[in-house]
Amino acid sequence: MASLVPPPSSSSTSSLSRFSSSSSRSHPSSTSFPVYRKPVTSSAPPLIASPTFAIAARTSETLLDVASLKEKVSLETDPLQLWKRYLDWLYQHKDLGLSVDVSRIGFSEEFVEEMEVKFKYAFAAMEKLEGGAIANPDESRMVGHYWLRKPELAPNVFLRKQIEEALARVSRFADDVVSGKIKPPPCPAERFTQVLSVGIGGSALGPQFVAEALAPDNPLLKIRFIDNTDPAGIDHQIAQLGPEMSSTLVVVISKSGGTPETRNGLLEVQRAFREKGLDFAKQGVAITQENSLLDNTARIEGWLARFPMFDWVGGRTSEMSAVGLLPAALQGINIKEMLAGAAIMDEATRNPSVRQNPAALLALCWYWASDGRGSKDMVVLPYKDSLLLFSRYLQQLVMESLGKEYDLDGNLVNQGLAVYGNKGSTDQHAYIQQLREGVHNFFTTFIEVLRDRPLGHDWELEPGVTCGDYLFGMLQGTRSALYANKRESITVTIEEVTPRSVGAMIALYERAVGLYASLININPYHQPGVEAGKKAAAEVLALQKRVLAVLNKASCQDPVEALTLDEMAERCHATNQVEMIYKIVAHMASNDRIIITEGLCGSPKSIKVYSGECNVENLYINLS
Ligand SMILES: O=P(O)(O)OC[C@H]1O[C@H](O)[C@H](O)[C@@H](O)[C@@H]1O
Repeated sequence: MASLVPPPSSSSTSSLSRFSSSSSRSHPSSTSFPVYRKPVTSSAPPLIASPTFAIAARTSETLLDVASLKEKVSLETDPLQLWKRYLDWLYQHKDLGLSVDVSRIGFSEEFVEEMEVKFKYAFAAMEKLEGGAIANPDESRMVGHYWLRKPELAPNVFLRKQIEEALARVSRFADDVVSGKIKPPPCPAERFTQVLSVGIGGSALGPQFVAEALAPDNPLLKIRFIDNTDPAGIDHQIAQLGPEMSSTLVVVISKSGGTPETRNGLLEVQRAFREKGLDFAKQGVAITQENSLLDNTARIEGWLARFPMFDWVGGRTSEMSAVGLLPAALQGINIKEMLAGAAIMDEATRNPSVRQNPAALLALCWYWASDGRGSKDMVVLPYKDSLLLFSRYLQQLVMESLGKEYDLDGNLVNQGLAVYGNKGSTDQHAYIQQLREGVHNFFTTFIEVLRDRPLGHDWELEPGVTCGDYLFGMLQGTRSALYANKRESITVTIEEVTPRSVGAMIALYERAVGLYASLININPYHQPGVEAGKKAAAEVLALQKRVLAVLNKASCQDPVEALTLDEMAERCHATNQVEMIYKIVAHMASNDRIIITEGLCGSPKSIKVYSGECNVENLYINLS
């Protein structure tokens, strides 16, 4: 049976460790990061012959000159006119209990008219996308997250069944784990008590947001996250499991199945399990694309369960797939309600009238406020602690989707829309000072939740005033104070934070991003820029291996030879990389993996280094 982790003393390479960038001295292996290869999908019939299509309005060359339109109008200040504007533009969805107020964004009628043709194309493109066209032309992929909450919309029966089956399996598995029908291997606990989720980016942000927003106070299974390759952070999560490690369900999530941070998190958790004498496979669950490295590993090692991730669902829009649904269901969150909320919102955001489409209204405001070029940042301020992670979730959804160098016609555009924010009123005591009076480089989105706490639990902490009234007052006060200083804002209001309203908000922003991308003529479904950093990181680790090999060789001399940075750079054939070699040396010395004999880190030029280890095997590494 193949193992993900080589035994400590073995130098053999497993399927995954072949891709390893292991820094452990006892695990020499290659330094390249996993290369994503599109997994072979199952024996699906050929999908519909869907032509690639232009998902955008194809009007990049006519990006609206918003600045000059702005010059013709000024922000309305008369309270009665503002009330009228509020009523004129207010969007309300009765069933969802959700409304969108755009009255404090100062767009003019002329702007709205000018945008009409762009929206016409954007709606048409969205319809084609939902119909199964190749909406992500660079990667030649369909974009199907809308089908996840309405499988009958999927462009063929095979896909529909795949979605339905996956959902049924997720629900069944979660029910069985929660009820104790599926148990951990014999241990003091009768059932699983913890979930440890290992994943990053789109494979973590949605589950984290939903857990924070919706998990009950004392869930049957408490969830923790490993979402980085920070060893101390991983140790912290593992340590907190304590004796409950034996009753922890480890859910490893990665669409590609080869993301280094996730792979590392998995290896670390497996090591911790081994040290405790636990059989990881009996507690491991994988959510990934069929035949990915992770999928194959989980299958070969006989993990407890595997759930699919679909090629046509992007990581940042995967909350309604197994990626988000399984962790949610394990915490006792009603996933059917999440899906229902999203489906209702999807329906509402298909409306081709901008005024009656909440996602189109958001996209309209983003265009106006940021000149269609991301010239202003979007500060997202939910006035509700449980929505703290919403802006963090939106950062990926919005910025990875819209932050693009080129438009669909290949023009250099450097598009984007920066998102930040935590929660109100907390942020009022941090940076609202700058928002009110400082550099005017943002617009705000307030997220208002009408219900303060479960009915019947409230009390007045001073005559006529509850704690929630203060929160309400802070939101309204900040909105007014910002507007009075010409700082525009949108307000999205929901009645309560429930699985349904959270599902609806996710769907609202997914659609807003898709429509806005069309308006500015970019592909929001790929992320070519992310690769550059990964490639550069792989090069750093490759250089580190060379440095180690050089130091090792020098340490095998008699007497042991200590090297300067320049000598190391020369022997690595990397004289132009001396700065990076210094950083490698400083990092490794701080971790007692090499020794600095002379000089100080404070003056890099003076240091001399040796490894203190002569490993004969390493002598034969080819440095040329
Ligand atoms: O789910 P995974 O394949 O592990 O990917 C995790 C993340 O990795 C990348 O860096 C992408 O830019 C993200 O969009 C993705 O969500």
